[in-house]
Order: sequence, then structure tokens, then C-alpha cells
Amino acid sequence: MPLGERGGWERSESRYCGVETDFSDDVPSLLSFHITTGGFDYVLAPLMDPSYRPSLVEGNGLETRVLPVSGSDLVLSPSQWSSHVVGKISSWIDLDSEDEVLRMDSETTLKQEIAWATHLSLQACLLPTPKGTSCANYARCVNQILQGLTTLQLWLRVPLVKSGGGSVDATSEGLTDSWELWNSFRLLCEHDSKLSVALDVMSTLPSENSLGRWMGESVRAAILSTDSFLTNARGYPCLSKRHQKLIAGFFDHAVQVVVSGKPVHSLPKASDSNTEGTQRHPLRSYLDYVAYLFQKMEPLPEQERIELGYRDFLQAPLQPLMDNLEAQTYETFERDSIKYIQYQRAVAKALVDRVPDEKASELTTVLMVVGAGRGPLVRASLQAAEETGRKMKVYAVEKNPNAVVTLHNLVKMEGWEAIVTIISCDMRFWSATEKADILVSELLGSFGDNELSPECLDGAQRFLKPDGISIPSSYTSFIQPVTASKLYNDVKAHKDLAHFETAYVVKLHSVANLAPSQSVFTFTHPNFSTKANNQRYKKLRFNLPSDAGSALVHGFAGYFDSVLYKDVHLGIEPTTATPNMFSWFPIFFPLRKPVEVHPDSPLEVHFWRCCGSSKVWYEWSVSSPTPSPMHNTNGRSYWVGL
Ligand SMILES: C[S@@+](CC[C@H](N)C(=O)[O-])C[C@H]1O[C@@H](n2cnc3c(N)ncnc32)[C@H](O)[C@@H]1O
Repeated sequence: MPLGERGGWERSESRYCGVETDFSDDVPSLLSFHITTGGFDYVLAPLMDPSYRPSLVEGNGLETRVLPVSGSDLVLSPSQWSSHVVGKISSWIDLDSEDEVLRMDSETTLKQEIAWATHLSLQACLLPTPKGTSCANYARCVNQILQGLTTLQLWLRVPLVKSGGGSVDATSEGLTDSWELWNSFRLLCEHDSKLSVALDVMSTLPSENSLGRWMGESVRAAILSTDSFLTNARGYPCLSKRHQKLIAGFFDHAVQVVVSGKPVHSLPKASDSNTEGTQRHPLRSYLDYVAYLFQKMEPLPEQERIELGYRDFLQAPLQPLMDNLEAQTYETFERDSIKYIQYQRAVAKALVDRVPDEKASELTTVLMVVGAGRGPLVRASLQAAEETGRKMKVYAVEKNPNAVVTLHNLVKMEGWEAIVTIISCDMRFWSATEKADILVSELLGSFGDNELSPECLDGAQRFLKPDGISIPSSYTSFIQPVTASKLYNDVKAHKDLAHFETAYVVKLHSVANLAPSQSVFTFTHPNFSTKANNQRYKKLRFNLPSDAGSALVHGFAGYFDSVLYKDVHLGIEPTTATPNMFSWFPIFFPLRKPVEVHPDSPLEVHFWRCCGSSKVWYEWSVSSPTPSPMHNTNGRSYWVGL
């Protein structure tokens, strides 16, 4: 499959595999043969003769010089260059060298190679790893180049190493944590979204926590050296279990795998010979193994496939109180059968607690569904009554006049006229003629209270009996710090403060969770206390695992968990999430400026829920290790209307 097909870089159900070549390799014949036979999709090829040094060019006659490139642009068609070649910038360049001549030669060559890559319409170029720990001049020069690029992407090559846990590879001289190198480089390059990272995977891997950080970074390629392969019982290359897991994670994050180096396995005779008289690429057995790992991956579940297009895509949260939901949105909710099964279980338990078996035929429970939408909770409640043999009378309260039309049709079609009364009204202002035993609602947002369930239910509890039951009986929000470079760049692309102070609903995927989530705000219903209010403040402290290394926090992932009734819960907090439920994606609170955190200095975060006469909003800030400005003061950028 060619690079870039269907916007290929972003796809994660396809695999793109490359091989690293030498300057002397004949790229056109490599491509013409091996791509058609399925060995690999593209080559990582040097663009210029490695012996070239601008300062050594005779006479220094720039105007007559022909650049020593690997081949004329005519050797491949423009689409072949673009789809099947990633340019490899000369690895000798050292832009931070003490040697001024080398430094100048490096800068000139880098710029010439990038210009040539742009001329060829390549999609990406691989930048060599910075030579020392300081990379200021290299990054300055790359940043200058990035300003002029439109489509070309730059991948900074970085070895995947981190000391600690006995995991430093022999090739990683002087580097204690290569993430630090990547972090300094991209900070100097102002988080440019055209700059990504290509990780050199070594034979020894850092700890799981340290590897996890990369899943939130913009990793485009994993370069697997033949040295990092083991040998299986039959003499073929294979990878350790940890490497297999890492590569599977990379596939899942649309990271391309590149095989690099000379073959180091002497294969059994038969398999190495030329079957069908064709020539095998020397790295074919390694590529076959990578292809095998890809095939071995579990296919995505149906729902995950449906949601692929939403991965890491920022959406504005719903405002079901201020706006009226559309039919399509209700339809999506209604397909989520797990949600209604949980509600039915909760209502059934509440009915049985409310009415003992011996009174089941005498007592009628008054149940009100507030925010009934198009009726699925009415149906779930009626099924719970049938299941438990309890008598029930239902009020369906809904403020969206369009949904009320559907409710009327539903009641008629199902023959529920004698049991269900429809009230077309905002629950906060309805004057009920009788009180409810059970109040059922689903007004929850991804962050629990962010669709104003507390305010709505405070209004509705007027018509709940003093000993009545609210389903849900409580809900709690959770947050956890995340590395999410794609989300950060997407927010940044709007170039305004307001977007950095807005919470988004996102199907989080290319995100690294840096610490376990912690609870933020809890609301309990009913709450008849006269002193109750819905303002909240919480200070949270997150500690990174000691072996994780430093990481960059781009913001906070938010979730909720709700106790519907007793042991029946519903939620999306990852460790307790209701399986197979898809009504809610997490929420994301960005940070205006990402904060670097270390395992030895906790991240201190503050969240406020603020209430005004016409709106509710959140404010948030970081106080440690480095203070951030306050986000969303007075709800100036993001609020939920009452
Ligand atoms: C998230 S939807 C759930 C709908 C339905 N119960 C379901 O599960 O598909 C919330 C519903 O509550 C309604 N709603 C929100 N606030 C309301 C209020 N104050 N009074 C009445 N209905 C309200 C919305 O119009 C919407 O139909």
C-alpha cells in the first residue's frame, strides 16, 4: 500500500512498512520490484552523497556546482517519489559542533537536502539524531526550515532509550532519556505540527511506564534495526514479547515500521533461495515477520471501527439544556443498549426496595422520567416494572418540543396511554400535581455534571417525595494528566486564547495517561439541604511513576462515574468503565502552555466549578511544578448555559 493513500499517514487499520537503504542502493529498481511483491511500501533513502561537504567543493563555485544527489528527479515519477520515498538527511551533519566549518557545512547541506526533497514532493524527511545533548543551533535551523514548509514533514530520529531499570543500550552513549532530547528540540521548534519523531528501537527497551509516554507524542516511525531481532527455533528472525507488544502499540497508533541494517540471521537454505526465480530482498524475512505481527493483531471491534473517524478529533460538548438535541443525536443514544440495561436494572432494584412483594398488587409507584428525550428511559422503566411485577404510573417530562412529538407517537403506538403522561415542560418550572417515588434522569455529560444535571435535578426534586429515590443517586467526575500532542496542536491551530480555555469531547486515542485518574466533583441526589450549592473547588496532586521519566502535560482527560442505584453504576472512567457503552467520549481540558513534569515533583492542579445566574463554567490552573495562568476566568471562553 503506498504511503499516503487515503491520507495514509493517519490510518491505523493499514500497515506501512519501509526499509532503510544506503546511498549506493538503486532506489528505482528496488521500488519497482519489491513494492509490487509486497515486501515493503517505501524506502528511507539518503538524498545526497555522504562524502559531500560544501566547503570542500573545488573553487567553491556555487553557481556552477551540481549537487551530488542520489539520482535525477526523472528516475521516478513525482507520485512515486511522493508515495514511496522518505528522504534521509545526511547523518554526518552536526549543527552544534564546536568546529565552525563543520557547523556551516552541516547547515548548508541540511538546507540543500530539504530543498531537494521539496523539489521531489517527498512527504517526509528523516533528520539525524542530534550529536550531543545540546541541540539549540540544529533546532533553530530546523525551525527556520519549518516556517517555509507546506507539506513536507520532518521526522527527528531519536533512539528509544532511558536509563534506570538497567535498560540503557550500548548505542545510547551519554543519553539518559532520549525523550528529553525530543522535548527540547520540539520546544525550540515551537511545537510545530510538521515536526514529528522517528524512534530507533533498540534491543533493550526502557520500562513500560517510560514507553507509555511516547503514545501521546507525535511518533511517525519506529526504526527496527536487524540487531534488535532474536532468532526463533527455526532460525528465523523474531522479536521479544516486549518488542512485539510495543510494535503492536505502534501499529495501533498508525506508526510506520522501518527495518534497518544488514541481515544478521543466516536463514535455513531452502527459504533463502530464489523461489520462482525471483530475487528476495535481503531484509525480506524481517519484513515478513513485521507483516506477521500486523496480521496477528486482533481486528478492531465493530464499535471501535465505527468510531475510527472520531479518534483524537475535538468536538464541542453538547448543551442539551440550552439547545434542543437533534433526531440524529437521540438516535445515537438510543443505539447504546447497555446504558438502558443498566437503568432498567437500577429501576428494578429501586421498585423492589420501595414496594415489598406482598404489596406489589396494591401499591402504585409514581415514577418520573425527567429529560425523557424520545422515550428510551420510559421504556426501560416500564420493562423494570414488568420484570418485578410492580404497578407503576409514569410521567415523562421533556423540554424539547421536537422530542415531545416522538414521545406522543411512541405512547400511542405502544398503547401506554393509561400509564404514561407526557409533560412538555422544563423540569425546573413544572408544577407537578403529585409527588414522585422515583425520579429517573440521564442528564450526564462526559464530565458528569457538565450538562447541568445538578441544576436541573435541584429544580426537579421539588416534586420528589421526601423519602423518594433519584436514579442516578450520585455522579463523580475524574481527571488525569495526559500527553496529547495531536490535540494540543489542533487547539493551537485556532490561534486564539478561547480555544485553549474550552473543554472538548474527544475519542482519546493518541494520548499517554501519565498518572491514574482522581475524582474531582461529586453530586448526590436528592439533596434537600438548604445550604447546598453547586459550586465546587478541588485541588489535586498527581505523581508520575518513578520509572516513567519526565513528560509533557498538554492537558487533562476527564471522565465520570455515576451510581444509578446501590451497586448499579454507569461510567467511562477507564478503570471502572461500563463495558461496550459508547454514548460518551471523554472530555479534554487543554493547557495554554504544556507543563513538563518529573516523577520527583508532583503535579498540582486546581479545578473550580463556578455558577452564575445564567451559566455554569469551569476554571482550571496548575500551581506546581510550574504555575500556569488561570484558564477560563469568569467563563470568558467556555460555559454551559442555564
Ligand atoms: C442526554 S438526553 C437523554 C434523553 C433520553 N433520556 C435518552 O436516554 O435517550 C437529555 C434530555 O433531557 C432533556 N432536558 C435537559 N434539560 C431539561 C430540563 N431542564 N427539563 C426537561 N428536559 C430537559 C433534553 O432535551 C434531552 O432530551
